[in-house]
Amino acid sequence: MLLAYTGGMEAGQKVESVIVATGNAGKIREIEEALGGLNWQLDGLGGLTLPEETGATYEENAALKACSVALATGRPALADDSGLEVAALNGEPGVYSARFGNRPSDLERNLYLLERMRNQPDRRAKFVSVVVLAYPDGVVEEYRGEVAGVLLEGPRGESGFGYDPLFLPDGHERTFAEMTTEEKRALSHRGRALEALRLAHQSGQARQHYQGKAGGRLE
Ligand SMILES: O=c1[nH]cnc2c1ncn2[C@@H]1O[C@H](COP(=O)(O)OP(=O)(O)O)[C@@H](O)[C@H]1O
Ligand SMILES: [Mg+2]
Repeated sequence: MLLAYTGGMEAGQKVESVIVATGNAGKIREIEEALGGLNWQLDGLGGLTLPEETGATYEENAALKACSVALATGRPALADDSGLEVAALNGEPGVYSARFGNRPSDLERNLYLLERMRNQPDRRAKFVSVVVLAYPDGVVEEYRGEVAGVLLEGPRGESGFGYDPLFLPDGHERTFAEMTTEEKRALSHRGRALEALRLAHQSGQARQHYQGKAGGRLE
């Protein structure tokens, strides 16, 4: 996929309805709550399937998902690609977080992560989220958020999804799975990326943001 800025539809225009291009229920909930203030109508994927994540980066995968849905539906689409990067594992699982160790569920991936981290004193990790808003003409806006923390030696908490029960954000005493969605949103990688998107649109600065970042047209 080639991304190059060529102008086109203005970012920051009034977006009336946006398709949330994810099948991950945890992400949908967080996106709906984070963008509530924008007055956008957020719709689900319906029967659409997402493309395979063949990109090497979060940016590429988020753009793949958002652009394919925007092109298929003729409506703006928003996608998140995210992952957990563990220092002692040289940044694994990273972009492969959703299929870490080929384990099929959050629970099994968490157990696998704990196993890989057994007797490992360096527990540092970070979450990364890249959110892409793609318009049907191929223009995209991109927002990135990160949060640093440490991995526990066992799960704590019931809320959230994915690796939340193992992740303790720096400066806090509860895992993401022990926080309310509001608390998590204020700190989290996805919360930060979505807040940047929300502010850019609320203030009408989306176009400037877009021009300074990796926006572009799908060729
Ligand atoms: O906020 C989070 N909390 C816990 N785990 C997360 C979070 N964000 C991403 N992850 C992990 O990274 C994976 C990211 O997967 P990806 O963005 O490719 O696709 P998905 O939407 O199909 O899950 C998630 O499945 C989850 O395991
Ligand atoms: Mg992915």
